[in-house]
Amino acid sequence: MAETILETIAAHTRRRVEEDRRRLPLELLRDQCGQEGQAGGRRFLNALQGRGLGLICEVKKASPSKGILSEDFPYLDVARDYQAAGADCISCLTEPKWFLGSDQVFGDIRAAVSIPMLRKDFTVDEYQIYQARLLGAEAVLLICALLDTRTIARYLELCGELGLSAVVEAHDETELASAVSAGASIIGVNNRNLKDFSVDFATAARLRERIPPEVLYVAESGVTGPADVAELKRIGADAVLMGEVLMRAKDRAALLAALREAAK
Ligand SMILES: O=P(O)(O)OC[C@@H](O)[C@@H](O)c1c[nH]c2ccccc12
Repeated sequence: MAETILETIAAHTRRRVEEDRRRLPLELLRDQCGQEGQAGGRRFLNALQGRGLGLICEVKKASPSKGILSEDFPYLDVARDYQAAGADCISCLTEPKWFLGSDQVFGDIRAAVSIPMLRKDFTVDEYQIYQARLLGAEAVLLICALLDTRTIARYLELCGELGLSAVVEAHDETELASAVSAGASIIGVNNRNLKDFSVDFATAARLRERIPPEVLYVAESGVTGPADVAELKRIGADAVLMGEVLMRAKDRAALLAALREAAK
């Protein structure tokens, strides 16, 4: 069978991590993490709890499904607008080849805003969790389709040790069961199928009832405006993660205000 885009990105990411590791071995990266001050702990989770519907706004220049989303990519303005408009958290893509992200962009934004940040990358190695910690992230992404249950559990433990939250992403019943049994406290259901890019809110609705009440439920992808936010709230999401609609917006402030209103 043809390799899916997700597998292609994962394979490329493994090579990227190997290069990073050659430049900075894990032991040294670990030492550097050890010298960091107090980590975010539950800041990411706390920011999304008890808020009605939490808003996670994403900074991304491009995506494999849509190509370039923002030609000039004024990422610092974007991130500052998110914070000013009352976003609860920021997600920032760091994958360089398909999303045109970078650790540099992440770091610049980290220095410019105070709200919790998710380092959005394709986690295939614990090395990336230490990297996220060093970048000042409060959270990482763990995609179930790329990791078995034991690995997810192990990474969650490491996140706990480093003071990071993790959004564990599932797309169907099997992946969701894996996220739950690994002990995830934040589960994201991606409305976009990363295997063929199709978007369907029915996924978020269908999987809702299988998510334990104590787990924070994030509906991800495919939001086109306030009506979608209201719909995901009705479905029972605790937070939404959206990117493209914001990156393309002509009047970001106005759109964010409308989205915030719909999330109340
Ligand atoms: O731009 P959108 O459709 O609003 O989606 C944002 C976010 O959910 C999406 O970027 C995403 C969700 N899960 C991912 C995993 C990897 C890369 C990207 C993603």
